[in-house]
Amino acid sequence: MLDLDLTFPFEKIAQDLQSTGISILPNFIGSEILSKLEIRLAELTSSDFKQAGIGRLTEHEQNQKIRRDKIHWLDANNELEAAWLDNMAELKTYLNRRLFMGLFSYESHFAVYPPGAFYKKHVDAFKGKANRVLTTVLYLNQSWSAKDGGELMVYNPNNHEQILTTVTPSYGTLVTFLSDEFPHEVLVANKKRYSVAGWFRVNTSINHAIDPPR
Ligand SMILES: O=C(O)CCC(=O)C(=O)O
Ligand SMILES: [Fe+2]
Repeated sequence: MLDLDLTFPFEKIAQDLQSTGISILPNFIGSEILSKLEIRLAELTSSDFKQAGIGRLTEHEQNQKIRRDKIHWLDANNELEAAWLDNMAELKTYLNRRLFMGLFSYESHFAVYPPGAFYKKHVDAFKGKANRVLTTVLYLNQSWSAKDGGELMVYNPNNHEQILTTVTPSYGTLVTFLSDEFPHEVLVANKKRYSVAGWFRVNTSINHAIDPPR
């Protein structure tokens, strides 16, 4: 017997993905996992975070025009970080059974947007270059209000100028969407904004070479 409390959010995500390709769930992640991520965030210092890039060959200056967040990749060797990775491994299994998505791996990082930081409109994957197939973003901001900015703006896949939905980065909200479908951007955050972004990939590796490298 599957635990209903555990599978219900997973089933909701599956249904949302099937009908619209995007799922926005406030308060569906267990408080235990959220607390572990918060504790881990509090342990990390600025030296544990690096400037996020948009590609290996991109110049720092160019990059700064596109995104200003700082990231820390999660690692299963850390018990607190593993709690999140384990949860997402279960989601991977669920979605593969339910939607036959063929998800193979999951990579995830904490992101901190210092005041003034943003991430300009982009897609997380390009069609035909199947690598990242499903994006997840979990927010860890207690009492975030409209004046704090930092909203995730999601645009219509068929009209990249049309706003589809606006997401407030509130504590415990999980957004899941097809990586090559939805252009999205992070508006300027007016105070420190914390999140855990992640991507499920399909396996396109040949001869044990991971394609593409992170
Ligand atoms: O933090 C968010 O709301 C989205 C972040 C994002 O788009 C990304 O890291 O690719
Ligand atoms: Fe993104």
